[in-house]
Amino acid sequence: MATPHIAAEPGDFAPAVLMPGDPRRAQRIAEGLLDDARLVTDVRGMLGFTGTVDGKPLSVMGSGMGQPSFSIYATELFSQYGVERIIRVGTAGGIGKQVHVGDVVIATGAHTDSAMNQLRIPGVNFSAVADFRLAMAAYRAGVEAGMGERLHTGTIISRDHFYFTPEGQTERLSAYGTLCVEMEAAALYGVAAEFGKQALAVLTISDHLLDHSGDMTAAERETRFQDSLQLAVAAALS
Ligand SMILES: O=P(O)(O)O[C@H]1O[C@H](CO)[C@@H](O)[C@H]1O
Ligand SMILES: O=c1cc[nH]c(=O)[nH]1
Repeated sequence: MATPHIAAEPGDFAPAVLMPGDPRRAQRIAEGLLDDARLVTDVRGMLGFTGTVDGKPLSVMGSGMGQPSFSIYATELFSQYGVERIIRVGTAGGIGKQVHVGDVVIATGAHTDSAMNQLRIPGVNFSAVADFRLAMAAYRAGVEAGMGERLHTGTIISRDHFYFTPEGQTERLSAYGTLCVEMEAAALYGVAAEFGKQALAVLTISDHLLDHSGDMTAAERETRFQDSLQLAVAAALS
């Protein structure tokens, strides 16, 4: 069996899938985390792996950047491969004053400027929210790891543009308690609601939009996500 974007057989994916944006990050996570990791799909270079952690099955697959790309893979995984929960592990730009580079954000809800969720229920502003049980499991893992003030929970924004931002929007979102900006979580939460599945995004702050002095380099963005990965794994296997 194959879908238009995934060349895997039934049973190739675990019930829980970690999804970073970058397929090379998926490979690094699989190599560092999974026992007996095997490649299960590589269509368009979007690598997906399945193995085990402490004897429990777990998959890792890239999502690409942006809500359309994420929606395609999440839809195919939920609807065709028996996947029950997807945890996005990604980078995000801080916009909350209390959020610093290297911190971890558990996204309990995601605002968005995308039209994708607007189309779901005409006339309704869809609430893109995480699965509460996954969020709790990730939060508990962060507390147990002693993350203290480096751990945040709350709303984020999933934007379509990386480079274009309406003037004043970031400051206004920050004033409304929004913690950070990334490009996929709202779509993930929408697709999970569509299929009655579980979803969560656990994000590493790679830069701060209101203070660029401590931003990570491109190389650091790809390697400094161990804390968020630990929380995501705890949620995935909870
Ligand atoms: O690090 P990832 O998971 O790719 O996430 C963030 O990085 C990309 C932009 O550079 C977007 O995908 C954004 O959501
Ligand atoms: O989407 C993103 C991800 C990381 N940093 C940003 O500023 N935006």
